[in-house]
Amino acid sequence: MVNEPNSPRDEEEKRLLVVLEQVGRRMRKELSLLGDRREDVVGIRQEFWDDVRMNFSDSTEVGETWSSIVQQAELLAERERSHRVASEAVERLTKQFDSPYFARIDFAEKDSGTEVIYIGRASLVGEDGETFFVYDWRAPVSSLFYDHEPGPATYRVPDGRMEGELKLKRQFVIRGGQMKHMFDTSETVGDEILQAVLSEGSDTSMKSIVATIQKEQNWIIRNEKHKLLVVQGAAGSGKTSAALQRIAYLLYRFRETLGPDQIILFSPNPVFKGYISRVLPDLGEANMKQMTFRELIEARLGRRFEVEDLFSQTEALVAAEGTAEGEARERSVRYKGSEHFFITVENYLKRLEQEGVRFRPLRFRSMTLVSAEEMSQQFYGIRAADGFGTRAAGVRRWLLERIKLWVDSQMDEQWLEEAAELVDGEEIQRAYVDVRRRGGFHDEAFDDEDQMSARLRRRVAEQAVAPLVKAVRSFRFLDAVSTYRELFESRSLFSSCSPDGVQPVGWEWMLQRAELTMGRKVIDHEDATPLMYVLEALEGFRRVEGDIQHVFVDEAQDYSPFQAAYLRRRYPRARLTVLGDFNQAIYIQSQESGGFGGWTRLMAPEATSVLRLTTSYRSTEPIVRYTKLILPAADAADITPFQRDGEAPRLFPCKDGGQLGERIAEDIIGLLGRGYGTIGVITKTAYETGNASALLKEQLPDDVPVTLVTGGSAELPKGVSVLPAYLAKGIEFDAVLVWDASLAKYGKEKDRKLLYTVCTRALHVLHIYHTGEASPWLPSEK
Ligand SMILES: Nc1ncnc2c1ncn2[C@@H]1O[C@H](COP(=O)(O)OP(=O)(O)OP(=O)(O)O)[C@@H](O)[C@H]1O
Repeated sequence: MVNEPNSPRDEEEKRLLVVLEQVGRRMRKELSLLGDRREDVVGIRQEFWDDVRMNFSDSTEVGETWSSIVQQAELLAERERSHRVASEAVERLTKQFDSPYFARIDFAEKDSGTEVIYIGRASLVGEDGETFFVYDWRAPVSSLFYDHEPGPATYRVPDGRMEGELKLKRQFVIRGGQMKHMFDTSETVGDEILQAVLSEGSDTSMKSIVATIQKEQNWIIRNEKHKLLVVQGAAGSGKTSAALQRIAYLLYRFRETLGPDQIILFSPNPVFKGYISRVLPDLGEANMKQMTFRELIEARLGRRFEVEDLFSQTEALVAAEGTAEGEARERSVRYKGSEHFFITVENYLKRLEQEGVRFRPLRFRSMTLVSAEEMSQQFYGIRAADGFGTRAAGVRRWLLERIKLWVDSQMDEQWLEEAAELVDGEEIQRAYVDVRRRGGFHDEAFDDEDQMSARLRRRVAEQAVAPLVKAVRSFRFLDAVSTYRELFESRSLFSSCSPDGVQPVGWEWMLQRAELTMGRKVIDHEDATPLMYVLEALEGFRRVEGDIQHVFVDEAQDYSPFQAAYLRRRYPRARLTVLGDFNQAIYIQSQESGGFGGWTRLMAPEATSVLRLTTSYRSTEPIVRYTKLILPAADAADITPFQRDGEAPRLFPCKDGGQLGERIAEDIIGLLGRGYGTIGVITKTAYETGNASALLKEQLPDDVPVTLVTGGSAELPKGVSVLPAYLAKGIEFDAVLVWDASLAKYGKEKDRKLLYTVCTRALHVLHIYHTGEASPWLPSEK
């Protein structure tokens, strides 16, 4: 296409060339710097030892040798640093050459001329240090692009708001330095480009959305006012995307004081962790810390107990469905994730300030050094107002002293003498060195032998009690398990702590279960966080991570009130960004807590903001319309599809599992042929996943890779992935093939959200297979 001379397109193309020339110039400079620095680094490394004066003849020379090594090492580190900076700059410039900017706004400040501003992923400043060829998308002025249509507009600056008029909004698609597309828009961010982006195939990792951030997403990204930001967003409404853009924004906005290691994101599972790990590096930022809640539990309880994880709990519940035992367990899981139980435990902790903390006696062989009663007296002898932490630390000090005194008292005891006689030569040697160091073995000393033997006995005694000392140091004398279990052992205690004086149905079963599991050092998942909470409370929450400034929690609807409260305690200084969708609450543990109750209670209302995202961007309009019908009408009312065409979801009844496998295999071949790069075959449980992948591997030709995604997988490959519903959380596929959405599998009310979550993973194609009767939650009309 030939452009009219001086047409807007012609003008923009000319300007693009000017910008690219700037990028090119900067690139040349950085490359030559990079070359010099690389040579520097290699040179210093090679000559490191040549330039260091090595002289060990006396202590002055050694000192000088040392300082020349330090000097040389510092020089090397400094050059390596600047080499790294230069290579990062080259990387950034390469991306800028590909696509230097994606938008232009013309803004007329009040009583001032019009400024033309180009917005890109990173800024580009001219050699004079003043001309801004491109502004970073996170700069204050760039928010005009995301927040306003042409007309009166304002944006925030450090000392207030800048007012004026937005005269023009223009969007560009530039790839490989070529202008592919350009248009003016009267919307906040033009739908045309968004549609084009959303129609692309999905990748195995998430993309950044800088060029098409929507107004309501921008509010989340740039919110600085609230300490707690809670986002309820429909499936595919961009919660995770907004969270990651927000992290990038915060790192830019507070670059002087905030580093990526001060931000933690809690993700639902290891697959998701890998899935999102590319977004920040793509934006030129280092990744934040990522964790799963499971890792916190493992770190705290994993060494002493065998702790069940959420996925195993889910599988166990499904396997026991329909049995009396299964029902009782499900009731227990529901209850322990409820607000009622959380308040009961909080009340119990208050009561423990007065009485009831259980202690483990300090025993050595068959001797009791300190009884549980003595510890209790000591603990409750310290003022309650000082808190559990001070009391526990007081008891710890006292116990360490008691151990020391006990060792002293044992010096002439038979057991010690016997043990000392059995020690090996090395120990004797050490005792000898010890006595010498303390001035023994001089001519006039006549009791050296006695001293040696006393030293030896002391060493043996100290070694014998070392495990006790270690246990005391790590507060093992506090018996959190018994203290927690006590709540289920005494009916009257439970009632007095319960907010309404009532015990849950199945309380006796919970007691028996606790005896059965905890007695064998096994912790059910539903007990893990409450137990960890009690344990930490008794120690005074000393494992805080005060340097963490921001905590992000994705899929927050799956957290129990205990988990929310625990995170708040663990990161006391952090601001919290919590994102979730109550329609995707798939775990029993969080179904009683009613969405976000556990979160919104964490901070004062004035420090809290609750935002909603209702437009669903992931799936085509027909898929969004269909999946809405899976939910109760009231819960789906707010969900709005973004206008994008596609084929209607389809249901495939099959006569048995074998036929289901065959038909899905055929379907996969067809979909791959149509160019869909990621296909997710989603089952309800991991148990089914194994069968499904085996069946598919049998049916499909060898050149079609089928990957079985398990709880431990951290990568999502291209091609066909077979995975259980709970591992598909948060991620997406071009095509989703639901494995057996039958009445038998998804027949209960509690399966409804799970089925919704599974179906909303689809971008372009949703095919639902079932044997027997279809799940009643699937809409009959398509
Ligand atoms: N403003 C946007 N521009 C372009 N793509 C977007 C935008 N917002 C969301 N998307 C795309 O929509 C899809 C869903 O986004 P995301 O995974 O962030 O949603 P979510 O709310 O976390 O979903 P879920 O709760 O279902 O896991 C992604 O492919 C994302 O890239």
